[in-house]
Amino acid sequence: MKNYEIAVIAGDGIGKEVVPASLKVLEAVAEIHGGLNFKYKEFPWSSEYYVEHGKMMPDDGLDILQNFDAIFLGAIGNPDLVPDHVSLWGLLIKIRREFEQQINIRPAKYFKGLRSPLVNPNDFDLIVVRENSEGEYSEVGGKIHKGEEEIAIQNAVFTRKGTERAMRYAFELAKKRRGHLSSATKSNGIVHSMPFWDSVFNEVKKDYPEVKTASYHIDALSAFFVTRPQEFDVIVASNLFGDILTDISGAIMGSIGIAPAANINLNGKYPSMFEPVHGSAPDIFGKGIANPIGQIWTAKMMLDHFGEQELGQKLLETVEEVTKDGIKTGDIGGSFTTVEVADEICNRLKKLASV
Ligand SMILES: NC(=O)C1=CN([C@@H]2O[C@H](COP(=O)(O)OP(=O)(O)OC[C@H]3O[C@@H](n4cnc5c(N)ncnc54)[C@H](O)[C@@H]3O)[C@@H](O)[C@H]2O)C=CC1
Ligand SMILES: CC(=O)C(=O)O
Ligand SMILES: [K+]
Ligand SMILES: [Mn+2]
Repeated sequence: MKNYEIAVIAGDGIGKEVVPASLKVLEAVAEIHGGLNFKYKEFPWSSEYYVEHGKMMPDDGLDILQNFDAIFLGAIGNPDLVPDHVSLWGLLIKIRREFEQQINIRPAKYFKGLRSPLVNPNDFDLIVVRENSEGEYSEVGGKIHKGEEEIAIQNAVFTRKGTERAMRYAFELAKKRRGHLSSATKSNGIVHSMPFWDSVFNEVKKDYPEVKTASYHIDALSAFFVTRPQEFDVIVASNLFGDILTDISGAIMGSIGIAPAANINLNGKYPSMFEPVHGSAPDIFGKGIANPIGQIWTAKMMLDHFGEQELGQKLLETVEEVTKDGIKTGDIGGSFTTVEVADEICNRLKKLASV
């Protein structure tokens, strides 16, 4: 029996709906495997926790999480209770940074049974490798003066190590896929960090002559994600550019509600964290209509991370079949609830187990 201990942080908003639904699916997956055992420990860390305790997680929160094999997270953010930069930096981004989860992988593909807003979705299949530890998301900067003289300064941080690490990961991934890597830049407008990004890309690519490369300014690239996504294989992007691109790649699949993400710790010192691309969606929270597929596909990425690729593939195929058969939530044109979709996926998985 292979045992995995998973820290579960549902977080805020629809995180509290899609996480429990997805845990049921993980249980069904363990059942069809037979030799897998997941042990979950749930943590109530969230904006509500902040209101009660004045912090997003206890002071020893990271020490507690460190011993788990993975972290399974829903979403963080309830701006009515806690400003977003406080809640995200106090939990989500804190874990990403302190646990050296330097890469955020976010796949998107034409998904069976989904109504992509594209006229010709043309079977696109891409992965964005987002630098996850630095870049535009930094605490370097500050505010001075008041009133009309008020100034806010925000510095982006691009280290050679961090930039090269993201790029090498993306090149290795491209080698295993269709051998094409695109870099997201903006060196025409951002005069220090982005020319640096380009020069590191040009250096690193010499080590990967078998990978075809291209570089696009982020504004044009965002448009190409909409007009011709089928031309992309792997895309490497800075923290902010990767964040924005992956809301687009979610949208062209049919809904951000199905888009998955994996925050990967590459050095094995800390657990990796699996969460959907989407946030806490306060506009639909409480209605039971959130799409659980992003969270379930994230569970598939966790299975891949544990070396259970075959099982992960079976899970994703089952999700696609259920979608194709019309058992889907409102955001993708169905009328089923979060729980109904997850239950149908569980039932089909259990049927697989019994044959
Ligand atoms: N990784 C995280 O935990 C993230 C947290 N956030 C936080 O989430 C809160 C809301 O942020 P927004 O900008 O509104 O982004 P969002 O991703 O929560 O929602 C954007 C839109 O997509 C819809 N949507 C998202 N997930 C869905 C799902 N599973 N099923 C159906 N529809 C879905 C929402 O209803 C909304 O209309 C904020 O507090 C924000 O800071 C935002 C993005 C990521
Ligand atoms: C914070 C956010 O939007 C993300 O990590 O995708
Ligand atoms: K999330
Ligand atoms: Mn985002």
